[in-house]
Amino acid sequence: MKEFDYEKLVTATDGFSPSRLIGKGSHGYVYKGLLHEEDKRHSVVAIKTPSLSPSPSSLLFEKSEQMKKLENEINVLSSLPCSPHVLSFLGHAEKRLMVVELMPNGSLHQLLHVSTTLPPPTWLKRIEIALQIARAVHFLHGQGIVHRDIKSDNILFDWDWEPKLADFGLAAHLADEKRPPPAGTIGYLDPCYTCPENMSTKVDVYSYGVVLLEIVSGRKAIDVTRSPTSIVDWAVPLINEGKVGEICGGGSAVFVGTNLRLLRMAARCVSSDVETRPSAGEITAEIVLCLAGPLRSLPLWMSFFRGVVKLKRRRTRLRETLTWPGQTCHVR
Ligand SMILES: Nc1ncnc2c1ncn2[C@@H]1O[C@H](COP(=O)(O)OP(=O)(O)OP(=O)(O)O)[C@@H](O)[C@H]1O
Repeated sequence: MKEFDYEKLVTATDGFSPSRLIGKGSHGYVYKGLLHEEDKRHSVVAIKTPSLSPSPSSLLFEKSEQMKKLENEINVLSSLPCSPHVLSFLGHAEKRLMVVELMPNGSLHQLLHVSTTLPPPTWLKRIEIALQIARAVHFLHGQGIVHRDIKSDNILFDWDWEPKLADFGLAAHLADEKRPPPAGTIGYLDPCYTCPENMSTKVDVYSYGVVLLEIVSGRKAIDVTRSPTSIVDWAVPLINEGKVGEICGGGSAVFVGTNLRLLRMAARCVSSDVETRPSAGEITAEIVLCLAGPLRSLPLWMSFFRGVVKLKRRRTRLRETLTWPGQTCHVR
């Protein structure tokens, strides 16, 4: 695990300057940092601090909840092998600051529910996101880890708009003898997860099911302006009646069939019968099958077009890395 000098990270964020603040969570602040490497190159990274002042000389050395959460995130992320579907961990300073790859394109929540500038993601992009996140969850479970906070806010996009699972503050090892008390986010939290002993991979499968419903329907996990407010209470009866159109609004026949398949799987993920929920591996395999049908019917010119778009994005990314004010930057 790479250890950074605390002061080096303070300099990288311009003394935690508000102009470098990218986002605030309930436990942490995330800053954009510019690291000066020994070989004179520069890297743009994200630096996470507990939401209280990160000064090492203050009384805040006493471990607050925020600090414990960040320390847990550092321990979990640093124990994981690299995965293209999980936020890359780059190092830490005194376990009080965490350095990770910068995700410049916001979260899935912003893309689906907030952004007014970006066009809504295409059907294909939505399913690709669902697949990448299923792979991330499958990978984590394979490592004996439960994320416990899967939600659209914790799915972030990299420079190429590839989604990655982030925010491991609540993650826990299944093998640990002492299990943490239940935790998560309302709307995504498995209602069957009521005591520490109930912690299992199926807790993540429930939350993943909620995200899948969000991706396919475009509706928020909890929407107080609608009744029922919960996406699960709204979607599951409609899925049981096969009313795909009411959930995701029509579309061509091939997409309706595939959406019904995806929605049925989402309904299994959020089932109150925990045993019948699919594993993350089953979910991944099912989405691959769902993707295969419509992709086969895509004309050849469309695949070529998608290749060109990806290439263009890479070029934009390169341009952006070279335009840090007054600096030439290299992005990890
Ligand atoms: N690597 C990153 N690159 C860019 N933005 C990030 C990165 N990590 C987190 N963010 C943004 O920073 C904000 C806070 O991050 P995060 O969700 O990890 O904090 P948190 O306090 O653990 O969250 P929560 O409120 O879910 O407990 C979010 O808006 C998130 O989108």
